[in-house]
Amino acid sequence: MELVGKVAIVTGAAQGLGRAFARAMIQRGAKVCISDQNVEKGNTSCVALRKELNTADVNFVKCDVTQQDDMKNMFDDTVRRYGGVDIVVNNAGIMNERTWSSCVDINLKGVIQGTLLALEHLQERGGVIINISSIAGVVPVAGAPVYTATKHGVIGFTRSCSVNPKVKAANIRLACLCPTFTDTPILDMTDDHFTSWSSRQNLWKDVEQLGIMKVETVAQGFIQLLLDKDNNGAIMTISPNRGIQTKYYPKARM
Ligand SMILES: NC(=O)c1ccc[n+]([C@@H]2O[C@H](COP(=O)([O-])OP(=O)(O)OC[C@H]3O[C@@H](n4cnc5c(N)ncnc54)[C@H](O)[C@@H]3O)[C@@H](O)[C@H]2O)c1
Ligand SMILES: CCCCC[C@H](O)CC\C=C/C=C/C=C/[C@@H](O)[C@@H](O)CCCC(=O)O
Repeated sequence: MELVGKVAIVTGAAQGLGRAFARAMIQRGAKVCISDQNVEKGNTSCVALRKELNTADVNFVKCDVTQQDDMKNMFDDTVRRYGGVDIVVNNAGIMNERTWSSCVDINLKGVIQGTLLALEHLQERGGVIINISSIAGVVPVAGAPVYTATKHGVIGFTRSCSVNPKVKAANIRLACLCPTFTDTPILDMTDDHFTSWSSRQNLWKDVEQLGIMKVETVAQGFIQLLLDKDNNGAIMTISPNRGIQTKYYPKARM
């Protein structure tokens, strides 16, 4: 897939991985809507990206992924501004075992809602949906069971959509990105983010064992996943130990 002139939406892109994904796509010629619930950080990042990359092809739209009206508006605004949508990156996510219900609302329900709207918008012209899971989407994590459940859910949902014949016929591709720990503000956890059935200390043991990657490393894998036109249903893991790996798990017969 060539990115020049393509139109992308990234949720949760005011900072961290979402902003890095947006930046990598703009650098390759895409027009990008960055959205986030945090208006101040979103606007600041948008101005910074315009300046750094010397482009007008990035804009910010306020969108809380738990709010259906915000999500619809994000798509409608992008269509009005750029004429359509080609790429949707459902990236917004949090780690909070204490407020676990909002963790499910944002990490899983937000991705489902974003994907369903994306499928509607892409069904005439085709396109790509990348859903951001985590290595916690493929391994059990004692320190963060709710976060882990949401990331497993993202993979199950994305792979199920990818084997739908209607999706294939519409020339839509779906894939998941599963990084290990990466240097973003999500790692600034305190004990308040945990319960007696989860543990910052346990999670931090995993961090110490695996190390912390740079956002640029993950953005490199993201671009690889986006450009590979034959990877519908793929799960890409990225870790310091094993680097970038694309995996295909067994498919159901349809
Ligand atoms: N950093 C890591 O170690 C790591 C590893 C694997 C996967 N991930 C996943 O990558 C994604 C991005 O995480 P990050 O590390 O950049 O985190 P981050 O905290 O730096 O950024 C997350 C962004 O999501 C936004 N957000 C939170 N709730 C939202 C909502 N309701 N609606 C819209 N936006 C919302 C935040 O404002 C923030 O800008 C998440 O899904 C996360 O689970 C992160
Ligand atoms: C506060 C953290 C929020 C972000 C967390 C990220 O999503 C990172 C993933 C979380 C947990 C990771 C668990 C690691 C488990 C390891 O024991 C190991 O099994 C993983 C091996 C991966 C590899 O080497 O490829």
